[in-house]
Amino acid sequence: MNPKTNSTVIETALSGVDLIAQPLLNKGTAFTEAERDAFALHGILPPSIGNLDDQVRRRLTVLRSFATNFERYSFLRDLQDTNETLFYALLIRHIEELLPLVYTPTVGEGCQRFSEIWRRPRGLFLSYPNRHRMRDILADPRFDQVRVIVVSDGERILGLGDQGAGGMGISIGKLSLYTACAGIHPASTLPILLDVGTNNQERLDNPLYVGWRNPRISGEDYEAFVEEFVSCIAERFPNALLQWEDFAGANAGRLLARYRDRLCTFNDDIQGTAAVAAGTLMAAIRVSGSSLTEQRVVLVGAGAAGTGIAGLLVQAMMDAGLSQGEARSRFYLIDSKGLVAHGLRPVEGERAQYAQSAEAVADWQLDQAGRIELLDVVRNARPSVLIGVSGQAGAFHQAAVRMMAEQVARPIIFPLSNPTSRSEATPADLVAWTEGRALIGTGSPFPPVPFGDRLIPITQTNNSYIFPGVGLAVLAVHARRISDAMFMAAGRALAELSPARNDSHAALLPPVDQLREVAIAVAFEVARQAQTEGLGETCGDEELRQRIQDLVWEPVYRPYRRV
Ligand SMILES: NC(=O)C1=CN([C@@H]2O[C@H](COP(=O)(O)OP(=O)(O)OC[C@H]3O[C@@H](n4cnc5c(N)ncnc54)[C@H](OP(=O)(O)O)[C@@H]3O)[C@@H](O)[C@H]2O)C=CC1
Ligand SMILES: CC(=O)C(=O)O
Ligand SMILES: [Mg+2]
Repeated sequence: MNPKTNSTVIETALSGVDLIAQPLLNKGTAFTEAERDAFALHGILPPSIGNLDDQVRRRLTVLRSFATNFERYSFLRDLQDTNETLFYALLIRHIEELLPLVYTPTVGEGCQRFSEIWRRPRGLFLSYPNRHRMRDILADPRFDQVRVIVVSDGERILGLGDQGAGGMGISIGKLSLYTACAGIHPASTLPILLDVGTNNQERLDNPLYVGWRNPRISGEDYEAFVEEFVSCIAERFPNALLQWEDFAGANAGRLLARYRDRLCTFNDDIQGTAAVAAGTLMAAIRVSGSSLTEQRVVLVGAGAAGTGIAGLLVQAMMDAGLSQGEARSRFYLIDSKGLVAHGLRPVEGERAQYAQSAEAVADWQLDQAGRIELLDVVRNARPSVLIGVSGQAGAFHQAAVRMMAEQVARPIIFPLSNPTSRSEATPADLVAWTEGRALIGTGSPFPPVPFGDRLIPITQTNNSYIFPGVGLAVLAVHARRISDAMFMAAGRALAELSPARNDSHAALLPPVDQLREVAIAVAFEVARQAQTEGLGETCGDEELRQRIQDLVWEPVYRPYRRV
């Protein structure tokens, strides 16, 4: 099975049930009469010959008949494992309706209940007990075409914590978006789950759990395991892109720092999130009529996403003329122990560089536990921007948001945590508490909010606006490494596409049904940045556009030739 990207005729030696069993080759009822003759399919398929349009309609009808989104998710996962062309045709044609099923929020439940619906193998489980076999497992020729890998160890799945082997659902979901949003050929994608155990007692106690039933390994054992994984990947796929997804905060930053100069790799939660937050913020400040260097940013959540966002925004402020110290002083990071500030508490790790000085917060009010909480940060820092990446529903409480709205005309408020149940606030509350003045971006999709005689659109601010385009860029120019400047380019490209540029009442980012156009525009700018930095092959703009376009696979049935 070697389907080439968009090649017109596909050659295969498979026939009968073996052909139908290949999700990338299966056409179900759409095999033509001639193909049924050539590939011994008569009798296996019902006699009526259908086409992709009929099949999309039929599947959509069934999908809509289910009572719950989890059933819909499960149905779509089954379809993906049965007929990938149909899965992607359905997904792309109905992306607004289906994205929240294959991705956030429903993918969260898909990971939590992964063992319940496990049917067929997709992707690779590299488990700790199999650590000596990694090379052999990866040597399988069916991975020869792999160019984009998403790997998770399942420890911080969205805002839902440790899901162990269920984290495979997130690697699968992210790669589905690479194909649906950027047209990256499904045969060139590989989801991987590093099964290093789980500390989720519910999973460990569940007799159905499909993962390695063991507490998580940590320390040197974990480091050696990941090192072995990266060495195997670098050797087997020297030209592939490796995306780290949903690793717990400290591991995420450390692994990125360790490997980013060794292979073509990035961490989506740190860098992809930073780029989408920066792009949405640039669009928002255009509406609010202020400049980037004037912003004061409170980040609730100081882990992978929080420090990633702070890092990229500090760089953007420095590009706009501030010194590093000036830029950093405009950030107020809050973690589970309150404001990150010297003199109050131990401050370590990545977040330490954004810690406020003891003098700056000397007369701020402490709570009973000796912490500075959000309300006091808002009272004293007078933020223009409030971003949530804490996984804590309700963290943006009414008192803090109302106070912020008293201090700034257009509060920019991004509760980015996923899934929906973990959002720091609901858009309806934010609109009500700010009398409709807030510029809102959310991690998961929310419907527009009625306010007076209008409907306020709610912008989805999710790294899905970034990573598919980054992947396309890497493939287009054979990028060797991925720089932070490439993510800045992605954020800026996204901001340029903002519908709010022309209409201040419009959404800050394009709707999800334009994610394909977004990925192509992002890819172009990211690839150009890679070229500028000498990290990718150089070519003219026209050729670059063509290279990107040539990579985009469309889910249509192609004719087959038997070999
Ligand atoms: N919209 C998007 O595209 C994206 C959204 N996200 C979302 O962001 C969230 C966090 O992801 P990530 O940064 O990777 O996770 P991490 O585990 O790395 O970080 C979580 C942070 O939240 C802090 N936190 C926990 N509880 C509280 C609390 N009660 N008040 C304030 N802070 C708290 C933690 O504090 P401490 O360090 O003290 O434990 C930590 O700093 C997830 O829900 C995820 O879905 C992530 C990536 C992309
Ligand atoms: C979107 C994403 O990557 C997350 O919530 O972790
Ligand atoms: Mg993630």
